Amino acid sequence: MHDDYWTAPHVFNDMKEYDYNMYRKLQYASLILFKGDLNYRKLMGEVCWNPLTPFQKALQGFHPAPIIAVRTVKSDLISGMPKPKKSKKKKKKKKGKGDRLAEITEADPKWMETGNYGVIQYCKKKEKLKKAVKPCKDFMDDCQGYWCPPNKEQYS
Ligand SMILES: O=P(O)(O)OC[C@@]1(O)O[C@H](CO)[C@@H](O)[C@@H]1O
Repeated sequence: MHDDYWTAPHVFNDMKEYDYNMYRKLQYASLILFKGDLNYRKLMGEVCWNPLTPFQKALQGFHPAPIIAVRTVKSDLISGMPKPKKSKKKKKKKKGKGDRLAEITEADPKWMETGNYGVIQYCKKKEKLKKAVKPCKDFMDDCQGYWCPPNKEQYS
């Protein structure tokens, strides 16, 4: 979807405030696929989260539609990382994803900057489309139902 917002200096959880109509248009999507490190940083609000913070929480209310983020990790900011398994019997414990992450971090402390690793993350949360509080400034009466399905509530 073409829009100036993608290249504006705003993180995505600010979209409702700076471009209400853009957020609303995205709410008609079944799924939004974000690609790349820069978009991932904007999804995270450029916040250096504890990496164990759930991906959904790090989106800080940006839920126009379910989201998939596909990202080559190139900057020191991430969320949704798995915890290592806790077990007193270290030798017997089965390794989980969190243990693999701990191994990677130990072997390559700069793993988040090399671009050698990637993540694909999913958040199913979707904010319910509310009755419009402002008219659609992009289409108004000329709406052809191309971007937005013909929808009376847009003009109420
Ligand atoms: O993964 P890719 O497609 O090579 O790069 C994705 C990207 O977001 O990462 C850089 C920021 O780290 C940007 O310059 C670039 O657009």
